[in-house]
Amino acid sequence: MAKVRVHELAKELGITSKDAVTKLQELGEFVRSASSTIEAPVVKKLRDAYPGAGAAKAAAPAAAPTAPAAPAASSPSPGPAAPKAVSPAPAPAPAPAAKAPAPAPAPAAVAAPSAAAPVSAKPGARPAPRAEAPAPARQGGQAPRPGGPRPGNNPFATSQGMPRGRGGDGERPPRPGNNPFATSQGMPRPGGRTEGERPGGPRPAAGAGGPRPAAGAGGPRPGAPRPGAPRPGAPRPAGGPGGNRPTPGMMPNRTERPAPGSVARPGGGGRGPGRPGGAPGTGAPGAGGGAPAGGGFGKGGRGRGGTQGAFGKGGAGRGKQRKSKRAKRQELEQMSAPSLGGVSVPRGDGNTVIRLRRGSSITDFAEKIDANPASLVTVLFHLGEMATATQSLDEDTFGLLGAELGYKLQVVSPEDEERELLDSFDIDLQGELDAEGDDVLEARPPVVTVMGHVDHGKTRLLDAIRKTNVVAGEHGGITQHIGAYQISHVHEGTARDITFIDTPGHEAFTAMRARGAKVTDIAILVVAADDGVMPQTVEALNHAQAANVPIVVAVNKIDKEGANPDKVKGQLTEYGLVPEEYGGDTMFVEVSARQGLNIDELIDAVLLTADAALDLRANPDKDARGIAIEANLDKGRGSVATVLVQSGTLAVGDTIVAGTAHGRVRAMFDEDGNALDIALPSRPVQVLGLSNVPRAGDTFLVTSDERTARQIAEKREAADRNAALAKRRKRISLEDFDKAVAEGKIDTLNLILKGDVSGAVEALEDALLKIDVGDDDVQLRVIHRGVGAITQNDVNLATVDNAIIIGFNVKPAERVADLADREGVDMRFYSVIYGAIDDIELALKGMLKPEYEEVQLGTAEVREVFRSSKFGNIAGSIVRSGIIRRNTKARVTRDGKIIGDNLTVETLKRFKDDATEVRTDFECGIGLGSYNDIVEGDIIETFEMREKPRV
Ligand SMILES: Nc1nc2c(ncn2[C@@H]2O[C@H](COP(=O)(O)OP(=O)(O)OP(=O)(O)O)[C@@H](O)[C@H]2O)c(=O)[nH]1
Repeated sequence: MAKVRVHELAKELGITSKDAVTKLQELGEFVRSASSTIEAPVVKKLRDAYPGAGAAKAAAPAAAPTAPAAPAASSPSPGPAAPKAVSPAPAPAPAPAAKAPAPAPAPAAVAAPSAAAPVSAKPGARPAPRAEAPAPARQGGQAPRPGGPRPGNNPFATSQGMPRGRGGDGERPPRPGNNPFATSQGMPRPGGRTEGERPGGPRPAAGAGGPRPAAGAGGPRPGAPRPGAPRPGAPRPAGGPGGNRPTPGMMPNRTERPAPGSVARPGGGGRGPGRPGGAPGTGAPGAGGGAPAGGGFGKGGRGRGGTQGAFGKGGAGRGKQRKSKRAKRQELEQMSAPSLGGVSVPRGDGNTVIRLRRGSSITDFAEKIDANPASLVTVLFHLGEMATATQSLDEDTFGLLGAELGYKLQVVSPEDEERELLDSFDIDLQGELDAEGDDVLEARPPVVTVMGHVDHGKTRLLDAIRKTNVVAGEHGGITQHIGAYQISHVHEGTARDITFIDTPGHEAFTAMRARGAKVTDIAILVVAADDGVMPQTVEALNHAQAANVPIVVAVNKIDKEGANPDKVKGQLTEYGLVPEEYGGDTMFVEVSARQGLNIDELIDAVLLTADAALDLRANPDKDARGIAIEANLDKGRGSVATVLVQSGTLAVGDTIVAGTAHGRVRAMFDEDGNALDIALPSRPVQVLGLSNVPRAGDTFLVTSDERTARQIAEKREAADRNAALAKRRKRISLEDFDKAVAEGKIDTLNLILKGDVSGAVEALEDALLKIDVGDDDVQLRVIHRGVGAITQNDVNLATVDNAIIIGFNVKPAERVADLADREGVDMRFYSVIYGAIDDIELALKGMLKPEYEEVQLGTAEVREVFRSSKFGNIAGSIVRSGIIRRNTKARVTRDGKIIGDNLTVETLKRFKDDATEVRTDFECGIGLGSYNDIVEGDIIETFEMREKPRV
């Protein structure tokens, strides 16, 4: 006897049946009543909850041995895992072994592997932490490292990777993440977990969703439980959260829930999943309730005599009566099964967090929650969105789907994505930095960027600074532009190195920042003393301030007549840069780049500011990490990249990956063309040997072997591809600002204002800042304002700081509009100042709702009316203009008067075939649902509502 009834067990334990039922529910087990039967593991659970009950032990063995047998009959789960698996499935228990083909096996199929997974995956899942290779390089000055692989470091070395895969293969059934309701249940997915020898090999499923880490090392880490592992709703069609019933906002057709008796239609139940489309319109009783479980279980139960009886087939006499009872119970259970659109998917509890990469597809999501991708496609379809299983979805669509299914979907940011990617190779850059204490940190030179308005002397100043280099000329090399250079400067009696980024201007700075790269420690803001603060001066200082980079002001051209440094100081005070002599903390140095005046003082000021404001230290004794500054393809030398080492030591022979480029460092040169063997933190070097050209701002790092470097590069490439494919969501738009605030994502509305004349921009800014939001938690910040067209740079800044761009009488160039679109930056254009103010005020108050307008899609003239008992009247028509599309809104006009409005094109046919759209001059049959008042000569007009751009 495998099962025990609750009341029997309660008696045995000396408690009341009611207490037993309550206790079981507290334990997360679902029992309907005291007469419900429960499986052995549940029996054990209850016994454990009442340890004092003496009789407990006696009955346990009786139940235990048989328990695994039930699921095993229809599940590939290995014995040991099965008992565990059964535990979450008490609800189906009443039905299980004998008839209900559904619930019992299903949880087993799912839970067993997930129970086994952590066990098998944990030991050795992650290779041993990186054995830090000491950097002998520093002493010798020679290429210190044998470029060869470092033992213990490579997560892909077969010797390390194997156990992971093997453990999994050996102990668990083929597809741990299987969907209990999928018809392919139990089938190992191609390549699923069988690639023990090749843990790094991407799963086929991953291909669709892109750069998911490899099976063995991937996103959800090997040892870690899968995010969806507990799947409260999944294995328990009737239990746990499932009992809460589907979310209220589910499908309308769900109200047509099958009456218990309807289960007698086996076809309805069994086929439901295969025909999701049948559910809504027909309301086929079995399709909703019977479908999900029926389909999956039908298979599982096949071959077990009499299982079909549960659906009302066969059987007679005594059996019939019992069946009907069972059927009822089954029906009840199915009613509480999580189901939508005729399919069933594991549901979250509303707080279950699922992380997806940008550019992920339904397949990726399905894999995380162990669902069948096709089911999710169906669910999404019923939510009004169409997508294929492998199509990349945007965050909104995932949000919609997740909310419906009880998951909190997080689409991970590029930074998180990068972190996860490296994590899958057992590289944790942040963790590495956090672990570095005073014992390993050594001072490093500051990295400085020179910014300022056009012609204020940035280039000249960079040249002047370079000339002050105390060691210049010693190497005898030929000075060349490599994107950055380092000088040595005697400061307070000590020689100090300083690195300058040799691409003047804030454009490069912001472009790099847009990629998440923080290169600059300190910014020198060059302002010509004869010209004063100009638009780009302000732009540059906004950018530096937005990045929290301390600023040193170089008041240049003081040799010129009419130079007025004090005016500059006064002007900059308005922007928060207050000179020390006025009581502020910004250092101003009056220089002449042309005459080389006060350049040393400027460098001193930079060092003083660095020392005062920053902790510039890095660990030189490890593999190098840094940023690519610039790169180009040289005909003779191939890829030539200038990289800035940020920590560690880069050596010739090291294997590196920079963005999507990888390779071995063949040679390194400094800005004077001298060959280097090593490069220490803050050192910019030109590197030869990469496979292609990294982008400015791409991070680079040294890996233990070439394969890892290549794989990281490939994954980044795939991630880029997928991200580009994903429909970009607006980062933040005025319409959803209040939503973002409510979700706690932001509390400040960042704006970039661009206008045709400065007066208008100022007036707009003043007016905007005067808006009384009436809510202290929400703020408005103008992070940048300027005159002229919206530039790429504005979009970059908006990207970095999640800002909205307001254009007043200006438009962006096409290229810039494309960039904004790609990056999901909301740009709005106004020609009336009050339009902008109104919109922003409403957005801040959370009241800006999108406006829609009607856009006509097509018209058709009715030629003949066909009467159909099934579809109502069908208008045999010819399309006169545009396109007639199925499921669009329609109205009927007769002699210019509207006689039917708010209709929907429910059927659309070309001859006998269903059509999704029919174009001008083609004939078609249009069905408007239950609306039948159509006569020859009527015009059917179709239209859709589109969001109206604001002006
Ligand atoms: N008199 C004088 N002229 C200077 C000084 N610094 C730069 N100039 C001149 O100002 C002009 C612009 O200098 P650049 O260094 O090219 O200015 P920039 O800011 O790099 O200009 P862009 O690259 O166009 O943004 C040149 O003609 C320089 O010779 C200075 O200290 N004194």
